[in-house]
Amino acid sequence: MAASSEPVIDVRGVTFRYAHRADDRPILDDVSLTIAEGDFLGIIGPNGGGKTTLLKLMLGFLEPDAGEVRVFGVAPERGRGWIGYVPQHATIDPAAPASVLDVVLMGCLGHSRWGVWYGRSERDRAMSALERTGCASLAHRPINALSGGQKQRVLIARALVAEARVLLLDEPTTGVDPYAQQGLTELLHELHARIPIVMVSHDISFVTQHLNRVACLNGRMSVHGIDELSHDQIERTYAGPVMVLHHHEEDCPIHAHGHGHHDASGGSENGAEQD
Ligand SMILES: Nc1ncnc2c1ncn2[C@@H]1O[C@H](COP(=O)(O)OP(=O)(O)OP(=O)(O)O)[C@@H](O)[C@H]1O
Repeated sequence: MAASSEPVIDVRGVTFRYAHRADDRPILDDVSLTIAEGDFLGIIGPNGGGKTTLLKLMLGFLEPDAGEVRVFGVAPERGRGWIGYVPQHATIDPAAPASVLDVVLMGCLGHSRWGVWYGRSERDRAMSALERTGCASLAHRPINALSGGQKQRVLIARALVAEARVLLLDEPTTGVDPYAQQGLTELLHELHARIPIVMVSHDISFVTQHLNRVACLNGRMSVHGIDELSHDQIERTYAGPVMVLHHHEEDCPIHAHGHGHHDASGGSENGAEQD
């Protein structure tokens, strides 16, 4: 295991473009961000601002054109086993006959001594991840019988099961009803006591109330302590037609870079998707 003095995740001067896009502006332009132990960091910005792309670079699913990403001091391909990832719009095939426990066990793939077979220790770990997320009593229910909030907890358990040392969550509260969102908020708080969390979010009340740092990303990035952002300022950025951040405007890419406009619920795109 890497030395604990290493940053959890270090993104240094990363520039990234998707190949074959008509618009060859970088999606990420010289982006730097260091995640440390104890962090509960939100990544905010308009749609198409590059938030998911940044998470994929941290996971080593994409490679930077310039700059470097390190995960606990090593390349993301080697370090991604320490990352628990809950992707945006994670879906479970509605026809899948899987139980909740089966879904969590999938998080052991690549970590199990038995390849795709799970032994007693994997089952124990899966049950303990379900306990941590308050879902142990659901272990044998069909996954598709669960509510959106319960499914999201199960996906967090799946991210934790392989003994993750950092949690990356992409819009975890999207599509979850307000009551369940509150439960998820409490869960993330509890988890944060033991594991650093990086969370892409449009949930401004969550960002202002619970996170300790906020990274504003719109092609370029600036990082702010939560005390530097007033609720009014963030509301103006995301909630209304006047979407302005008042924190160090000259340093903030949401003002300076000119990628699109800024809207918590929709926002703009940098360009067309060309997968
Ligand atoms: N595989 C891909 N190929 C080409 N372009 C892509 C690909 N994936 C994303 N993009 C484009 O890159 C830009 C950034 O996308 P990304 O998903 O990182 O943004 P985001 O900030 O996460 O947006 P959202 O808030 O909508 O999830 C967008 O313009 C998107 O269309």
